[in-house]
Amino acid sequence: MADGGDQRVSPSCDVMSFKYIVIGGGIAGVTCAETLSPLCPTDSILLLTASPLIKAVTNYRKVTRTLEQFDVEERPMFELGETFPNIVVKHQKVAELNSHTKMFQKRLKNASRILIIGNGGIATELVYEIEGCEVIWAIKDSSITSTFIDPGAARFFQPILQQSKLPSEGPLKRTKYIINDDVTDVNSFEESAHLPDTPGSALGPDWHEGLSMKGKKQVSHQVHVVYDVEVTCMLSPDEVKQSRLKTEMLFEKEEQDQWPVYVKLTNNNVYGCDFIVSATGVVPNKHPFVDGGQLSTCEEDGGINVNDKMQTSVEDIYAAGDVCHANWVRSPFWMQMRLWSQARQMGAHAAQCMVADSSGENITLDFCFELFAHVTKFFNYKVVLLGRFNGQGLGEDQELLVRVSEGSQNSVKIRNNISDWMHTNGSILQGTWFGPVAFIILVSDQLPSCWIHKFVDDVTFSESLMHPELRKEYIKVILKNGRMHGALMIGDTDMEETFENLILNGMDLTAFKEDLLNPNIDIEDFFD
Ligand SMILES: NC(=O)c1ccc[n+]([C@@H]2O[C@H](COP(=O)([O-])OP(=O)(O)OC[C@H]3O[C@@H](n4cnc5c(N)ncnc54)[C@H](O)[C@@H]3O)[C@@H](O)[C@H]2O)c1
Repeated sequence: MADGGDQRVSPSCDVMSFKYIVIGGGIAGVTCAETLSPLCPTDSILLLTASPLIKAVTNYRKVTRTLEQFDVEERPMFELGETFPNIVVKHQKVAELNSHTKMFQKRLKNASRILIIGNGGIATELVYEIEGCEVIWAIKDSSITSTFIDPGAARFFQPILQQSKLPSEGPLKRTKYIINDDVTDVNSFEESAHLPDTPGSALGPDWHEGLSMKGKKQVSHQVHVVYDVEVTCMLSPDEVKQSRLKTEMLFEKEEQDQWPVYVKLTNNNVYGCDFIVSATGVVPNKHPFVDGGQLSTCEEDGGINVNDKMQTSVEDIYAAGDVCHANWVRSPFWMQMRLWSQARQMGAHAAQCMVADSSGENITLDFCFELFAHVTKFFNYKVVLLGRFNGQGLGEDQELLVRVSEGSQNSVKIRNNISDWMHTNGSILQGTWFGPVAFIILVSDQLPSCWIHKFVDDVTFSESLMHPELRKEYIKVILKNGRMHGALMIGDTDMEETFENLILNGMDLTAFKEDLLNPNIDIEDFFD
């Protein structure tokens, strides 16, 4: 039996005694096992995982017919067997789960400048979360977060990159388990080139919650984006000296003249930093399955081909989640993205198909695959993606309608007492600071949109600033031949259900185009 494993499983555990074997303790695998369990209560299920912690979906809620939101908890694997008696969990080796995030935290604490490569979900979240450290964000594209949002939406977020972070909304809801506290501090260039490459499942939503993302400087955000570049090579301080390469300065007067590591980018600029974060996507661990050559894979993305019943090309083998390629005739409004929402949906659908198959029933593709739907948070804004939200695959003759609303958010700094800014909507905060307690009252919500400075006395708020550039919402819909094919919503727009219906029912919107995003029309009532 492997360390920390389930006492009921012996090392020689006979896998043939299980009706179903699920490989992978990520969202797809765990959802599959959990869905199987009540569907076939008398059958035994074996879940094989590479780490002693598994990812469990909790607080699942449907936002609309296709949009779903949930949390992901990392749980000791034995807990699954306690809740689902017919599931046995086994792991092959003790993986140092969380070692990467722990290593990251530890190194960030002593860092004053880091370089982040990648322009997707993880990079975006890191750039927003990190404080107390300069961030050089090197991206391949000409706008930020391009995996998810268009250049217009990127401009909407742009001012936030330099602003102080909003205070977090509350205490952490979930427990994070740390297996191994003994993380070696890796500080040199040579050592950092050999960071452990532990296999594990993809991160879940809010993976960064509860982690301290603070560097050693007394600054909030200091992000410097370098567009349209890739990394040419990494260099040690000696290599930079010998090659006499000129390094880029971010400020007129640099605090440090030598960095532990340097990066040369394709625009020939060389940047020094404390360390580099590569957030360039997930590589599914499919090799154990495809190396024998029996399973058919997709040339384009390398995933294992599955049909609409999640069956691979080999009988009785199903695949779900990041590892698979959805090789079925797809709805015009659905596309595959390797996201936890799709991992959950595929894991659940695979379980239903496996049970239906074994009892000779026919099962159709789940409704969730009719429409691509993902809800997430970037820069502390709710972001909803529906259908072909960036016009993917729609060709030239697509039409975009965009609405951007200005916000009027104030930020108030409490002088000398707390360094963080406090934020409020559309009102001046005024209050007095008595020891550890701040008494705050809202004095006005009828303010002109301009910069406001307020000075009361030594113990009251000294400064109040408007952020005229801070925006409230960004809405984009994509029409083709008068019909809606996709939508992107940033902020609390409350449009998701209406747009979901409009996409799915294929209504001709030509006559309503002008009013579709008119803020004075309640579009929900209109289409009801
Ligand atoms: N809020 C969310 O929905 C969210 C947040 C975080 C992560 N995730 C998911 O978790 C997984 C991992 O996230 P991720 O950010 O690592 O992946 P990602 O797929 O979101 O982004 C990868 C990024 O790396 C870039 N890239 C790839 N190769 C590169 C190279 N050689 N040089 C420079 N850039 C390169 C890509 O252009 C892309 O911008 C993804 O499936 C992601 O969708 C989702």
